[in-house]
Amino acid sequence: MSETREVPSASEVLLKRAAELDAADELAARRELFALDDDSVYLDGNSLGALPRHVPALVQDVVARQWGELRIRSWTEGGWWTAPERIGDRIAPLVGAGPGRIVVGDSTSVNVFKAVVAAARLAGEGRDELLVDALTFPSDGYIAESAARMTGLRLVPVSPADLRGAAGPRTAAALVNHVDFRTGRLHDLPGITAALHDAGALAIWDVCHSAGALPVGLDEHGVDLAVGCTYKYLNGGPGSPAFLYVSECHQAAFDSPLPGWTSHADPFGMTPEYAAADGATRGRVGTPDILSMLALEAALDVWEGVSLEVLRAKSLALTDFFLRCVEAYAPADRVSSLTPVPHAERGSQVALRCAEAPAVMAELITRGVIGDLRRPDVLRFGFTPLYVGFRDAERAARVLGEVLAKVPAGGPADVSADVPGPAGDILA
Ligand SMILES: Cc1ncc(COP(=O)(O)O)c(C=O)c1O
Ligand SMILES: Nc1c(O)cccc1C(=O)C[C@H](N)C(=O)O
Repeated sequence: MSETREVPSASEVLLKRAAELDAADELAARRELFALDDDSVYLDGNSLGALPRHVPALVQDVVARQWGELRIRSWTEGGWWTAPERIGDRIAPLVGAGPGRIVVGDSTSVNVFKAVVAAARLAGEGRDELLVDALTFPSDGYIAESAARMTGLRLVPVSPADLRGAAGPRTAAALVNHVDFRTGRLHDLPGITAALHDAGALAIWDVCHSAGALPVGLDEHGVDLAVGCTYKYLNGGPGSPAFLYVSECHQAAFDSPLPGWTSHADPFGMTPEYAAADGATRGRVGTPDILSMLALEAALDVWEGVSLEVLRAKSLALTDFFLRCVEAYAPADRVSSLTPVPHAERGSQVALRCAEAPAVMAELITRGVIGDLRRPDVLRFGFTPLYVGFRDAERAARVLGEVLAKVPAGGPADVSADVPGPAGDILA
């Protein structure tokens, strides 16, 4: 008599595979370093990274002892004054930069302004055109437009796919996003940078969505200037300061459009004439935001001993596995992936197009799957390799399937009235 064997269901197969992948995950133990609970799946680290557990105690020390007791002495004895360069040197290996090339401070938007105007000033005679990634994060586009107007450059939006052939003898620089914030597409930083250089133009990269998510290689690929934020994959906290990278070859000529006193060679000389400090310090403006900055410095401890190659391999395995689970659980006519399949073109997030995305994301969040929405129809799921596991990916896709079964196709797409206040705006 032949034995009848039960065919395992798709969810049994995927759960088993998720458990195997979690068991083999070298980074799995890092999750314990973060304040996360098992009731929800946090897939919004590409917007706001999770809190490393040890940071509150450090912030408490900064406030109570360094500010409360040492007061003004902390600027020198506590190392507050040199924090922007010191923390820049902590971020540097995560984006492939040598020491002295990164300064931390201000928002990414402000650093975009510094970088674009500085690039215009570095560019050769007769170069009056600024290329900008046509799909850029809006803030970069707004600021590039204003900076171009101020410096007499002509702004030319170019799709990243066409950037290689777009630079010519009149191109001063191009401002490009390493990873597209909406689709998660990874752009070819080495190839585009080389093409810009061949045309005699400078490459300015926004690495907000790649810093802490994958190897960037700023020095190796000859990037001229770069900006990035620290509150996503670097887990620096809400509004933590951004960073500016100035390659070694441009440091001596870098001419900041915001030459505040803390970028002066002798800030306490308080002279009326400006004399720029050496190195990345030129990118400083005013008094550093110490509370946020030192929270970020502590948050960077979670990177101790992490290999970026291992991080990247896990990130790709996670997004591959999530896409496989979505295929199994979600009807193909309801969601389609905007995130490229080839690994060379993928960052660390998955974006799914879904006609009812606002209603679906609101319901996912209610059920503990925290992603976000980019209107009108994009569901975004960020995979932070330091704390997201394969069972999280399986669960998120399974709940997505359940939600799609509940939210009718063609039904009301917008449930924003059900999502209260500004948090609704931000999440949905
Ligand atoms: C790619 C990119 N560039 C720039 C920004 C703006 O950063 P900030 O709010 O620090 O100015 C963001 C996110 O907000 C972003 O995702
Ligand atoms: N910085 C943010 C914030 O203060 C509130 C909500 C979202 C953000 C973001 O970072 C958005 C993000 N840059 C994006 O990729 O869409």
